[in-house]
Amino acid sequence: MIDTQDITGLVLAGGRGSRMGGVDKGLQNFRGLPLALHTLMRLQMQVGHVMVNANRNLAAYEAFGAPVWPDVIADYAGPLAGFLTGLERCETPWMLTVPCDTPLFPLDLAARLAAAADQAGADIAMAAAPEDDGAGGTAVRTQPVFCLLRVDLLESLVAFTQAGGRKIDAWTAQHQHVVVPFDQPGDDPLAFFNANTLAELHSLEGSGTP
Ligand SMILES: Nc1nc2c(ncn2[C@@H]2O[C@H](COP(=O)(O)OP(=O)(O)OP(=O)(O)O)[C@@H](O)[C@H]2O)c(=O)[nH]1
Repeated sequence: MIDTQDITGLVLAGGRGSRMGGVDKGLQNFRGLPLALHTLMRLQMQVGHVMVNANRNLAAYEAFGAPVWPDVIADYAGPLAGFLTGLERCETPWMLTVPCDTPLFPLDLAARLAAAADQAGADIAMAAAPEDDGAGGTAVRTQPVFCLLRVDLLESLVAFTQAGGRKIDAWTAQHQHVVVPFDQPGDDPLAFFNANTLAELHSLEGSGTP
């Protein structure tokens, strides 16, 4: 049984934010708080420990009160660089990654991923959520940046990234993993809506979801 207190939550705030005009996304205002702090607080309620992965404005992130780690691979290598950085620093058996730009993510994310990993005996559990399929309908798609993973996968991720691997799905496919759909009655359809632009961030800010 995975105890959620044995999970360290990692807020991924290390991106370039190019679709937001190159600003540091995690420091943009969301409902009166920096977006990454809002995310950190939502994650902190669900797990035993938290930390932040950021590559700019480190002092501003440190003011949140959690450890802050910049990427151990140079040149904005993508979210997997954040995974690698977190795994190197994590002191619990499990780590849960959450991007800083999806502020309404489920309040039961950690519990549901942990239960599914337990049940499947998996080393990795990722969320999936309904998304616009581009043809007027919706399709449930994996959201690989919402990833619960065993910390002893570090060695595997070091090898994968040293060989030039950058795609989360290509790495998780090498391990026993389970995908957990968040499309049940009562699940918020906006929960996995991420803000890539400032306009998207403002529209999320006004949504009724707490
Ligand atoms: N550590 C780290 N995280 C990254 C990197 N690139 C993206 N991320 C994170 O991965 C998540 C998804 O990022 P994207 O939306 O694809 O990238 P972004 O940099 O935030 O925004 P764009 O530049 O507009 O694509 C976010 O939480 C980012 O902070 C990176 O190079 N290093």
